[in-house]
Amino acid sequence: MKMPILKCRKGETDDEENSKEIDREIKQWIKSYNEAIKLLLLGTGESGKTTIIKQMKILHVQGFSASDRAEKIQFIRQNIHESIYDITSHMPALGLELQNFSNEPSRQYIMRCGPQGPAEFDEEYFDHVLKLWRDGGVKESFRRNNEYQLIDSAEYFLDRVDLVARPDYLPSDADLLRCRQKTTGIQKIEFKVKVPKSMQGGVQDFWMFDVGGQRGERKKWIQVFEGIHAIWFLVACSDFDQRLREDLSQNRLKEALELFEDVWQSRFLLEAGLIVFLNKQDLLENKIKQGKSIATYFPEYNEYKAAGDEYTRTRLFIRSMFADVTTRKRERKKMSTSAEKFIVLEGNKPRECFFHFTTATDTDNVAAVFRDVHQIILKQIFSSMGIF
Ligand SMILES: Nc1nc2c(ncn2[C@@H]2O[C@H](COP(=O)(O)OP(=O)(O)OP(=O)(O)O)[C@@H](O)[C@H]2O)c(=O)[nH]1
Ligand SMILES: [Mg+2]
Repeated sequence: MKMPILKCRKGETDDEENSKEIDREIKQWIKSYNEAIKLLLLGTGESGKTTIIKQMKILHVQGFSASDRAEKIQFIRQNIHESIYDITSHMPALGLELQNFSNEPSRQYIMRCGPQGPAEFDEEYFDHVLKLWRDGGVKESFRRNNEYQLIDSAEYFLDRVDLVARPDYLPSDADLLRCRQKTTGIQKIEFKVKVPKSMQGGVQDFWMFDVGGQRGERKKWIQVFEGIHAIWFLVACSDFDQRLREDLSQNRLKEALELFEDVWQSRFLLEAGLIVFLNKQDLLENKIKQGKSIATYFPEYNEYKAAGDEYTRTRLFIRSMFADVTTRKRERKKMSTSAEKFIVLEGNKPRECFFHFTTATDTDNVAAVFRDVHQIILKQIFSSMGIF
């Protein structure tokens, strides 16, 4: 990326005219800056990258059209089937039985559909799903879903079977945000965002790239590393008690830590800003409320000292594990900003990593985080021009 060189730095002189001139130049730069700010979403599978892309569509593009929504009905119904099929088919391995034996024909019906689903999502099909979802044995299997693989939106959609079954069903934004489709390949979304007045105003183009996070997809990532201004690294914090879909011997949160270390150390990404989204805070909080402890999987937690309730301490502990990756064998300085900021000195070159706690399915939360992150990215670009 070529940056225009400004004649002098803001703040070097009190001369009002000169200062106005600089302001004009910055505004001009924003206007004439025809290269978009390029953001790349990285993270393991199911960490929430595509959900962030959907939020950008809602917040900065026109949102979803009726035809976009209609297109997703089949995927949402497929999510329902995948959920009920996985929950029910794992019951024997978990030593669980149906609580109500009269639901046995429904279990057999769903098993006969196979993982691919029914030929038709008709009334009969949804009746069987509803009967099973109300069964205590099925609920117990759902409660133990960290012992097998289940999509995160299972409960959300199974609680809405009545609605999704209706012939006139059209998904809401919340439904679209919950719909799970694995990403393969690389996708790009372009949008414009107003630059805050405090940052000289104007409009800025953004390009955001989404990639698949599962192991088999990661070899494609390098294709989009060139010219990236900032990486948003997504972590599913609720993953702490789950195993990786691609490798059942690996803990999902450990996989995220190892992947983050690779990204942080990648020589191709040294110039890019790094922002970590500690995502799925809602699911993390639920798990802690259910009495699950991260200490079972990360015994270091027992020695971790922080104030607050169990959920607060858990999320701070997760953040500390990621922050440690950025500070290992390096100097660390903690700043008190709204986003926790760690400046790392590598040789003479400061490298920054910002951390945000997020719930990617919550549009208000993503909007607030985006505002913060937008400022961080602009400041980084302006500071590389010697303005801030
Ligand atoms: N409850 C909750 N669900 C989330 C959150 N973030 C993402 N999800 C859900 O988690 C699932 C996976 O999210 P995706 O955005 O598809 O994950 P991804 O990182 O794009 O996954 P890959 O494409 O496989 O790399 C989806 O069903 C989302 O709705 C969150 O913060 N809270
Ligand atoms: Mg995706």
